[in-house]
Amino acid sequence: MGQLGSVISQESTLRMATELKERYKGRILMVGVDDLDLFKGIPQKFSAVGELLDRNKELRGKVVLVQITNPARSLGRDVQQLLDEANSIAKEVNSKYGEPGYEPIVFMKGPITTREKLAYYAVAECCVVTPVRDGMNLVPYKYTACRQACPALDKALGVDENSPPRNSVIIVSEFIGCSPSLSGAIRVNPWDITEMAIAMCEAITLSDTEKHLRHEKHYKYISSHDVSYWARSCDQDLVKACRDHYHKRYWRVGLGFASRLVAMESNFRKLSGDTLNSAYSITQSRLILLDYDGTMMPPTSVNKGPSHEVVSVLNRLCSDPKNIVFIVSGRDRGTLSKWFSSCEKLGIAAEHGYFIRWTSDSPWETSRSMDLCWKEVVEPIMQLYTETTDGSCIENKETAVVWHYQDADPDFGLCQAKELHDHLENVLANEPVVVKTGEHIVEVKPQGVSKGIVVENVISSMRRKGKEPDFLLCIGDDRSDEDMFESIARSSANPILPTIAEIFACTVGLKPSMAKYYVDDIVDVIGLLRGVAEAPVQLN
Ligand SMILES: O=P(O)(O)OC[C@H]1O[C@H](O[C@H]2O[C@H](CO)[C@@H](O)[C@H](O)[C@H]2O)[C@H](O)[C@@H](O)[C@@H]1O
Repeated sequence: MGQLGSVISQESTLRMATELKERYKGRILMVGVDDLDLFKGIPQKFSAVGELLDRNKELRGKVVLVQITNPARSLGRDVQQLLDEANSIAKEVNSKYGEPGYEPIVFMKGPITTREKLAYYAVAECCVVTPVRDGMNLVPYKYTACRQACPALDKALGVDENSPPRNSVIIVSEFIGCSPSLSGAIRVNPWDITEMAIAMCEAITLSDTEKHLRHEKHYKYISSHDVSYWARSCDQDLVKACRDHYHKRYWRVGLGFASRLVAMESNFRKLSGDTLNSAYSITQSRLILLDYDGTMMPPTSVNKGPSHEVVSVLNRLCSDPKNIVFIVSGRDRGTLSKWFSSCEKLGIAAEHGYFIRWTSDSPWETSRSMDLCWKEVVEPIMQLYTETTDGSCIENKETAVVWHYQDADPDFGLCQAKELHDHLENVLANEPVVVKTGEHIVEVKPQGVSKGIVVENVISSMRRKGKEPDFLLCIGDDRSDEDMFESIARSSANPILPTIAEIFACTVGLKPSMAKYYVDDIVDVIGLLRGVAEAPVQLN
């Protein structure tokens, strides 16, 4: 930023910018700066300019796209073909809509000095960055910095308090790294020429206030996330990763590209049937809390309901009067009560514990009634992401709304989920809700509702009934289950609360977790449960 600022205020840059302003007087200047390679989407960008002028007669003679290209890094046949294609589209558009002294597309092949590029950024009203695939791409950041108020430049360009400030508008491809950080940009799919033409028209016709708000938003982000910010956060991550590393154990998890090394607490270990059985057999008041999806039912299962084996093992556990067994799930109460209708003594905590029922014939207890007006804000936003993410859908529960992307393209689905998560957090900042990410879902649910609270409430209720638990088994696989593990860890570290003698908090799958134990998969979970359900009963 500092370097850009100093180059832009130098006399020669100011001269270039003034000269460009004069050259494009009365025109609306859009700029693009790309390497000359296949991924930058230059032919698509040129076609979009053609369509823009096709659809909007009033913009003919006014709009100019200056496309600067850095020299190609290689000289393969593909680069030549790209160049031929881009030249031919530019020629066609220019001959159709150009006139003496006016070319809608100015195709400048580099090398072009940094100073000259900055001068173009400084005078262009819009920057079009539309690769079909790219890494980070810093062009929008540089453009924003060059459009920020700068006394020397503003003076040279004749911008004063009586004229609108030099704002910036960015059209950005959804397929590039910087896209999620540019929340004020107009996002496009560069393969969709019409969408790009419409975006160009929108960018040009935005009101000055709107342009200003978008520019300010970007500038604030760029100036606070500078090189030292990135360096500091990398440093913090390294410090965090190294903290206590002598006391941690390192595991390689995942395969191929998904393979990574993760650090786990040294006492994190696999839960064995022997350990569990011996604790189970000597205890008198047991609490068993089980997540459903990913714990009792594989995520890949087509039939999402519980298998006969699951129902049978749960019934067996419930039939022991020393046991209280709960399914603690994010799913809705209607589905869970239908699926477990044959498990009369099974407790169900649905929608992350907003609804709790101790047995099939006891009433549903609910958390305090909540205002759900925020759903009206959430639904249209999720709808937007559903329309642009093939395979995704919305689930509207009684107290929560969920965006599902299990059937979408995995990479794109994940990208969209991250963006949706941030989008919702911003919009809902003042609402009594939390936005959570789970297994292929982004969920908005009321604040103060979590599986961790279920653990606290069920244990306190058992205590009130004089059934102080002496054995606690809690198994789950997902982020929402970490709330249960956290609550268990917190209460067992609290000296005021009575101690539960045997605690087994267990995650499914080897991964960093607040749980002390792990098992590999659902087969292990069912095996452990079957093991304790069939364990010989010790007579007191
Ligand atoms: O707390 P859980 O029992 O783990 O339930 C969490 C969510 O389960 C459901 O979503 C899951 O199943 C979907 C298919 O039926 C799948 O698309 C998604 O990826 C899974 O997370 C349920 O639909 C959600 O409401 C629950 O929050």
